[in-house]
Amino acid sequence: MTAVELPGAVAAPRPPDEDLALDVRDLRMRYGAVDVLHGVDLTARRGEVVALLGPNGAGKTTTIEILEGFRLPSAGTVRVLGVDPAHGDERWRARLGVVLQSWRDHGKWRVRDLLAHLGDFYAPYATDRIPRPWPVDELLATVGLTAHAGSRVARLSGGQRRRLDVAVGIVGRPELLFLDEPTVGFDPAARREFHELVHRLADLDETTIVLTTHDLAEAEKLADRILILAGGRIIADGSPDQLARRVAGDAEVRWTRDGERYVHATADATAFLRDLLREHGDRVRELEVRRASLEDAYLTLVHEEETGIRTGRAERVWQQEETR
Ligand SMILES: Nc1ncnc2c1ncn2[C@@H]1O[C@H](COP(=O)(O)OP(=O)(O)OP(=O)(O)O)[C@@H](O)[C@H]1O
Repeated sequence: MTAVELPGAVAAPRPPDEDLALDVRDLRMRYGAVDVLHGVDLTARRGEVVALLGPNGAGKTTTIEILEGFRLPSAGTVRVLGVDPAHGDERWRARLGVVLQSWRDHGKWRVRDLLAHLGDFYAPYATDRIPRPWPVDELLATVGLTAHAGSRVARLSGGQRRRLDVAVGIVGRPELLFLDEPTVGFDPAARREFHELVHRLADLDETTIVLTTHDLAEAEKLADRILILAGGRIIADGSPDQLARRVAGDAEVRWTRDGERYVHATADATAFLRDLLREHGDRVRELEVRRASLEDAYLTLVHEEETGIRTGRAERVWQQEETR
């Protein structure tokens, strides 16, 4: 199956390579006799936040590990900050930040000492534009760990450890940051603070961010672009809004009138509502308009890929009752 074709996205000229923090073409990965990636194409511009979504086992971690230079691909062209990760040197590595799923080392270290120690690695790679490392006190405040600066890592709660993981990932002020399921274990306040941090890194520091998550609401909040990996390929590439509209252009309008419930699917909700209210005015109650969500889009696209059956919006069945 080919990637979803989005209006405007197909014909758009590709940006020049120097604008691309990531440029991956026809990436293939085979484990033994099993092909996991069948020709993945993906790009990310500098300062862009890209969410890589896909079902369990789709190959997200494999893809990210190849981009990080931890795993060699079977075939394909990969450029990360202009460099082939297979040949990335220390200077290149210092420009990347990685927040892995479970980082459980250094239990005896105190938080401040650990960040200062890891930060020292980045000092030789400071540039006029990017001072490295991030000053520890500022970094602690940024990730909300100031009160725990003197605590031993082993004594931190799960959520505090995750904040430390993030601090470790960004202490070198990376130009490209990989976040693997970054907010697992965060309470709602920590999650919101983390989302603000991601926006700040992308908007103020022009950090390119690639994140994997199974939390579609999080992807929708954070990502400029969503890539869906399924069946070893990128099957969709677009903004959350573009993907939702691509899958189901119709809006669902619900209301009650004289105690009866009505549901109607329409491509032009505004015109429909205008007519509805003109005709029935004050008798219309509990009016709701719902568009397909990113979750609807994701589930439909992955289902189509896995079954080979294209359902699309035409066969989308709304619970249709008498309409007016
Ligand atoms: N070292 C390995 N050797 C053999 N097979 C592997 C190896 N690593 C991963 N795989 C297989 O490759 C496929 C993709 O795995 P991967 O971890 O990249 O998926 P994922 O999309 O990150 O999944 P999840 O959402 O569950 O984290 C899976 O079928 C997995 O079993």
